Amino acid sequence: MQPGDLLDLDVTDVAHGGVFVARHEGRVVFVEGAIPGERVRAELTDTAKAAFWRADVVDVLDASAHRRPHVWAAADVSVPPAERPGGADFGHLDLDEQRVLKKRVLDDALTRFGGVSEPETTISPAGDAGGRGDAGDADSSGAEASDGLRWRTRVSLHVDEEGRIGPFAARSHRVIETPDLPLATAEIEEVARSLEGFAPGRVDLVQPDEGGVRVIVRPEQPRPEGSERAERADAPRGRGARAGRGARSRRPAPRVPRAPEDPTARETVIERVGDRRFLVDAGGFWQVHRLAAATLTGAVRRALETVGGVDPAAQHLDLYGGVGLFAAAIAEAGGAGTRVTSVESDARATEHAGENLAEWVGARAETARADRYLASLSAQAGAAERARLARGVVLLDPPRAGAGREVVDRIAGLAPASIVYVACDPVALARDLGTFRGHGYEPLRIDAFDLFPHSHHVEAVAMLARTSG
Ligand SMILES: C[S@@+](CC[C@H](N)C(=O)[O-])C[C@H]1O[C@@H](n2cnc3c(N)ncnc32)[C@H](O)[C@@H]1O
Repeated sequence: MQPGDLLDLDVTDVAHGGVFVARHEGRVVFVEGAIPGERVRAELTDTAKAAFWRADVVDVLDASAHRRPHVWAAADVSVPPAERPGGADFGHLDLDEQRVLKKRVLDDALTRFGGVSEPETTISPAGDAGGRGDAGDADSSGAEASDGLRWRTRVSLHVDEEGRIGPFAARSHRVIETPDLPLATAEIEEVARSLEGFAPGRVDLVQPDEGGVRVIVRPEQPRPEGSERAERADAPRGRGARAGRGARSRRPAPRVPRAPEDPTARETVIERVGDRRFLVDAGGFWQVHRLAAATLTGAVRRALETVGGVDPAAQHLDLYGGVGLFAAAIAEAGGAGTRVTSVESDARATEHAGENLAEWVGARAETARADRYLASLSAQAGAAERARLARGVVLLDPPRAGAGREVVDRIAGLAPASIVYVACDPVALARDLGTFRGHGYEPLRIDAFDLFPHSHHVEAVAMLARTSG
């Protein structure tokens, strides 16, 4: 069989990454746009691997009770798969079931990759800090919308060679022009509608808490003359795009000057969490859901309460700290003299973290890669500092790939009393948790939050404490 062929499939489960599991003659087929329990007609999109194929639903033969008209009409099953915008791969499911499936993926990952035999996890919408129905720390703009829409304060659109502007299709670099962006705030959607006349590349729309929507233009960087374009905007990747893979020249490309950065990316904007204001670059990292920073701050606070709070005499770390969001939560819990160091690889973010944490004399912000910082801390800390670290909290919030064994080993080597892991990828969290468990740390609570409604993404906050070792 080959891409384009149709199969009728019984869908049995959900898998990590927003795909659903079916089998054809024993071979796993990962299907997009399905629901467990359904019988669907699916078009094969990738048959290159022996272990599994990929397919998209084109017709629902026996629908689940959880199926809804897609929240984004442009992504509905009635639209040809290659024309559907990506980013809302759960938009055909009712919200409650989305959360059931996200929790299932998390629990499964914790069991399979983390060795946690019976994970006790919760999942809650944004605006709930504790995962057990308790009111969160969401600001006055309130709780999650009941339809799970209009939450994105950051959106990346793409511009192709013909000047079309829109999101990419799922698993593709094909730009889809769409009249609406239902996951984005209404203000971002309105600005998006007015965009035109951009060169090929990316346009980021950012709506901070204060001020209007910022438009950050990130044109494609110029390529050396005569070099093959590494990623042609009109050449879909993923979907049936096998030809030419590996055929690119490995000659080092001659240097060409980079296009200057849009100064808007470096404009300092204000984000608020409750009464606290955070400075952040418009183009820098900040949580995407309008309630995410408040929800996660509340969750971190609850996690800290689980272990009796923050010892004000100890030394605490906020690794992958961004502009100091969680260092502030630790310092608030510990009080005026709390010693907390935020460690972040981006120098601009660290600068902002320094200012955002200025009211705590014991708070510091360091520009460093987490692995290098931990290596030098391990080598240089004296007995008194080691003792303070052993009574402290290490919070880590790594990018999607997770922290990895080296960083986890180094953290465990400091023997902190407790560890708070904020994760945006269940499998990466589970792997790192498995490593922490090997060092004698066990999860006391794992609270997941649906900070990305209508997509498969889920955020989780795990509180670990040393139980042995
Ligand atoms: C998921 S964000 C979390 C930021 C912050 N905790 C927040 O919630 O606002 C991950 C952060 O890690 C930073 N980062 C990526 N790789 C890193 C590394 N190896 N060492 C330190 N920081 C890193 C990124 O620049 C980014 O700010």
